[in-house]
Amino acid sequence: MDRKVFTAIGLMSGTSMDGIDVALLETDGEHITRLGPAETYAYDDATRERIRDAVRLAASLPPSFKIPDALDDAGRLMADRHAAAVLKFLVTNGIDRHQVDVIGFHGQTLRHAPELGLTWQVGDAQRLADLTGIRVVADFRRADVAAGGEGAPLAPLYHAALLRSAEGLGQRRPAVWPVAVLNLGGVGNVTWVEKPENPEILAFDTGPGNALIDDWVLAGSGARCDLGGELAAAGRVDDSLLAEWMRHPYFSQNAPKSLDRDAFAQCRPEGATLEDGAATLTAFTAASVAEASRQFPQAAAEWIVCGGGRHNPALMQALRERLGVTVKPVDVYGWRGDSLEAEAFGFLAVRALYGMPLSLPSTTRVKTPQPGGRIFHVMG
Ligand SMILES: Nc1ncnc2c1ncn2[C@@H]1O[C@H](COP(=O)(O)OP(=O)(O)OP(=O)(O)O)[C@@H](O)[C@H]1O
Ligand SMILES: CC(=O)N[C@H]1[C@@H]2OC[C@@H](O2)[C@@H](O)[C@@H]1O[C@H](C)C(=O)O
Repeated sequence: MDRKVFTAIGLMSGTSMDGIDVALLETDGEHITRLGPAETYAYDDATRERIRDAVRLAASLPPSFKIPDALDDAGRLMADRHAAAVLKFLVTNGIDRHQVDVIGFHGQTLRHAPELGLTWQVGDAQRLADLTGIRVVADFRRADVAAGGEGAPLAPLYHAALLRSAEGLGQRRPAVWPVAVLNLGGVGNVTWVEKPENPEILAFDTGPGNALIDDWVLAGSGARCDLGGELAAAGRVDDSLLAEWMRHPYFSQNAPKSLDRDAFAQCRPEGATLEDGAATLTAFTAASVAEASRQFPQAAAEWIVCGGGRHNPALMQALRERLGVTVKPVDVYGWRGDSLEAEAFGFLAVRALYGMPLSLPSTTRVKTPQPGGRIFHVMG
């Protein structure tokens, strides 16, 4: 069946809480036919603090709760910040809003506990549709969790589509397979792809990404991250602490599986110097990725890395040492490693318009391929 190609904007505000990624693409929900511009709009400190407060408040609520007013406010704040980002994006890139068919709005994850039937992304999607004048798809994870899935990760179908679409996009593709696409955001997640033309994929969250490193560095120095991996490079790994953290039950669970941002918050190198703590946490992320590779049906011949963690040379080096195969940033294939997740939610928005699945049993453990997302038409 020939489906119409839609122009979509994807919006991602990830677990690092650093800002909003905006990306435009054209797709029929199966193939990506064009990648448009992509931008990141950093949050100001006050917005970042309000998000952190909302995450803390959400974490403190009992399993069955009524959404406090403060979190309704967070939903409006997210809609306003995302609307401003979209409007700026359109102006900067000379795009008329009528050229955009749909926005995929992930929202800010406040809490993710699929075992309680809960995955919570905050963001008033109706308000975003009205402020931008563009139809919005949001609430991507809810249907999957309601159907017994993990609700995450959802980018894997996009990773597979990108590998499939490489030729049409004029991109190179890995020469050896299987390939593992690793996203190092606040949390890490991986998509194992057997071959580009083969729909068999396996996906799951690997463990910590950058969030533990960021939180440690913020508490110890006030800096937002271990820029350039310099602290980790100057520190020494505490192997016994690392071994203790690797005994966390998450690592022996079978994939697919997913994580809340703060699932490993108790893994703190208390008493260590800033450098040694950063080195140990960086090794923890790399070790958890290496552990993840044991779940693959067949070893990955190459790892390609997206997300902010690929900008950290100490982390990339630790990954190379522990994986023992080629590890490259996705950018070498012409992918945009900082906007891949935003692109993914643009892609998934189009799939939602078509009622196509957003997840599979092998990506979220859901029983059958699962459609999802909720459509918000412009009213105001
Ligand atoms: N130059 C750099 N040096 C070290 N770390 C960096 C650098 N640039 C980005 N990072 C790390 O990447 C993080 C941001 O990553 P990214 O934007 O992929 O996260 P996210 O999309 O919010 O997370 P998630 O994928 O979990 O939703 C920063 O918080 C920081 O830890
Ligand atoms: C619940 C939630 O927001 N999960 C995020 C988070 O950040 C990385 C990892 O944990 C992944 O599972 C997911 O994001 C990406 C975009 C995904 O769904 O593929």
